[in-house]
Amino acid sequence: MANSEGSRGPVAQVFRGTFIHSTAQTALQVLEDALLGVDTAGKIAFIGKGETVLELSQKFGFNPSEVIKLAQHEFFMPGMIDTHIHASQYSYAGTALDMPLLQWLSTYTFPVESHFKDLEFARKVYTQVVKRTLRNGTTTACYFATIHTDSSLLLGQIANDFGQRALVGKVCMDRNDSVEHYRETVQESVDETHRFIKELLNKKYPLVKPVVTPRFAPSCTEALLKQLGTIAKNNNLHIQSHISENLDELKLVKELFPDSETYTDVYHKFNLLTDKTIMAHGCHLSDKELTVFRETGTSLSHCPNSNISLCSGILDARNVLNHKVKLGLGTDVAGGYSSSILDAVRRTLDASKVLTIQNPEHKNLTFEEVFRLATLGGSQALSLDDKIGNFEVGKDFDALRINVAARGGPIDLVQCEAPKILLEKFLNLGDDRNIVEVFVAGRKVVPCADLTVE
Ligand SMILES: Nc1nc2[nH]cnc2c(=O)[nH]1
Ligand SMILES: [Zn+2]
Repeated sequence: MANSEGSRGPVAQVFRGTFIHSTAQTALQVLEDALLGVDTAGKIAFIGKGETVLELSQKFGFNPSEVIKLAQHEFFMPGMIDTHIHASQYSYAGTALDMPLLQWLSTYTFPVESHFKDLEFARKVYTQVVKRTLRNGTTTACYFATIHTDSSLLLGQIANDFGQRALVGKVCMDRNDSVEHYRETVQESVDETHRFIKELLNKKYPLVKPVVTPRFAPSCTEALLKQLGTIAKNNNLHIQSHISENLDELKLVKELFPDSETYTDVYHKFNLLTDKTIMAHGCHLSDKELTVFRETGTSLSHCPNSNISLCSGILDARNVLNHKVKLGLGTDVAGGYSSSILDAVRRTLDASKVLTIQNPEHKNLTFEEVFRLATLGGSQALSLDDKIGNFEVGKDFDALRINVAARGGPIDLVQCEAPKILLEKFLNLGDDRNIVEVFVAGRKVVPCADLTVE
């Protein structure tokens, strides 16, 4: 069990019960009858054994009678991390999955995204997506907005107001022949990216930060990619984009960037691959390209619902892990139809098992490994693992209180089960009815008075 050093402020909340999380060494660590204290800054002040409650209460100055005890069938797990989601595509999630990527973008995505010039439309959709993802247990989301700076800023404000941790990207694209009114000039894109970064940082939201967001290579000229690499470097910012999702896209990149040897080279050339870069998909990356990911510290967001829904490909997540590339899970709404990372967990397991069906030598991922991808892996992919991802003293308390036997919920238990079985059941069978409370940086954001999706 972790030790109890590192408290910063007075202890504000103490919980007693089962805590399940991942560490670098083990995909699944179960802490039974543990005591976890959260300080007034929302950080984990101590983790100890339940039986030492009196000792800990004296050391950390809390009243043992105020300890919140988890019921049977309950446990805490780290908040889930969505490393890739298009907030601006939420309105049509669950529809429009009848075309491959490039046609899907022109037919459905670009026309819808162009509506986000309208701030009232943006407010409605962005409020819905933030509320829904929090309800689904996404404590951190890495969002794509649209090319519109003011509505992208509004997404940041809404995430802040509802208490979600978020990286928010104003999308950059100066190339779009299919829907010509949905694109910028290089200068507009650069100027508006500067304005977006400045205005979002000026808000001083504690949990919401900007991310430099070239949509993907086919939507950007070399001139734009170059400037975005420089902006990210000068401001030490995160970068997000898409890579190697579908074979037609790969062909297009070869045509548009004939001087680059690979898709990865296009981004690498413009300093867009850093240890704060998150690239979505990567289904068709070569081992050589994965090595560049590893060397630059670039991470991958695995979005299996989207990859299957748009018939893009199947990422070999085992191979990515073998290359020691940081890997998290993403919903990729609305290419992926579900806004729940629990769904991403299940699709990840399915995709990995499909690879085993095709090749019995393939070693598919275990549910414990996928649990790690949804939590600690996501935090590493976003380079936020110094703050979140598991229950370590000094990290922020981003956590889900799970009741596997929640009344009216989807899971029937016949008998008392071990914590590992409870987690497995929740991951495979559970839904938001089992997520009885959600905490971000110690603040309870679910249930919340205003958390009914309109
Ligand atoms: N899935 C997906 N891939 C993309 N590549 C470029 N834009 C997008 C997008 O919006 N969704
Ligand atoms: Zn995407």
